[in-house]
Amino acid sequence: MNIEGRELSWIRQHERIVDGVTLTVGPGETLGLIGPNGSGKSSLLHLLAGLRRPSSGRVYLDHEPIDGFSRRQVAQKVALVAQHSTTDADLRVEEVVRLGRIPHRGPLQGWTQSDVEHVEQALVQAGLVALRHRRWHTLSGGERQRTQLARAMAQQPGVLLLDEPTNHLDIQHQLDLLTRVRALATSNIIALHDLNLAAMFCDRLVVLSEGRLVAQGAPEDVLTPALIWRIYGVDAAVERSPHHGKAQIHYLV
Ligand SMILES: Nc1ncnc2c1ncn2[C@@H]1O[C@H](COP(=O)(O)OP(=O)(O)OP(=O)(O)O)[C@@H](O)[C@H]1O
Repeated sequence: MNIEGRELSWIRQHERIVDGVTLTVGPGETLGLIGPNGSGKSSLLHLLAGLRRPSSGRVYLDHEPIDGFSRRQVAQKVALVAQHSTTDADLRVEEVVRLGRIPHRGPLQGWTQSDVEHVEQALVQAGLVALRHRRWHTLSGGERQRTQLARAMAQQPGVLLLDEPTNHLDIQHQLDLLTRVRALATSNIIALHDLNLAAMFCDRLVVLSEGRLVAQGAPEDVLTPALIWRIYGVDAAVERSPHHGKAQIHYLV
């Protein structure tokens, strides 16, 4: 599924938090959203997920305006794993993952074989089979993060939006999660702070600064020392890694 944001703006208290952003992502593609704290990444993801209404501009799913779909239809197509996703009830891991099936079930429809299979697959994909009976409040930060990812995968979306999904994860799980996401056939947009991970796992990057899109393109074209200085005020050297061939950033402090 293709997702497109066209000239998206979101104004709060007279401030343009997202300012005229246009972007598009196609199936199997992974777009990295980078930018300093407060540059509008989460706000943009919420607009793209249809959870906030843009002040101007529009979101399109497969070229159809998102406002033409019901909430349920949008939830069948787009999954967002927000930065501080949580759950109120003290559910078990597999119960949280089952919540991902809600958009696909009618009000009177029972639990189908297809629902069971998608939940099982999501538990396996997120490496949570051994934790399936654990209660939410007993999970570590990283285990909660993976549970939320599994919930989103069980939702079988065409578009997967992830807000800093590698927070709380150890390095093995960071690499594992991004490898799994990249392998999906979904259109993926991932807000990331780690520029080296962004370079390794994203096909394209979009850079936000003060709500505006200030650069976009292939990681090796976007992640230049000049851009890193301009956006973050940090001195950096960038080279192509002799090991994996992607851009690698060295911070010079
Ligand atoms: N509901 C709101 N009302 C007013 N201001 C808001 C609201 N939501 C976000 N903001 C402000 O908008 C700006 C962008 O926030 P946002 O969370 O989108 O940035 P971000 O790039 O995801 O930041 P971070 O990297 O710190 O997670 C911030 O200054 C934030 O305080």
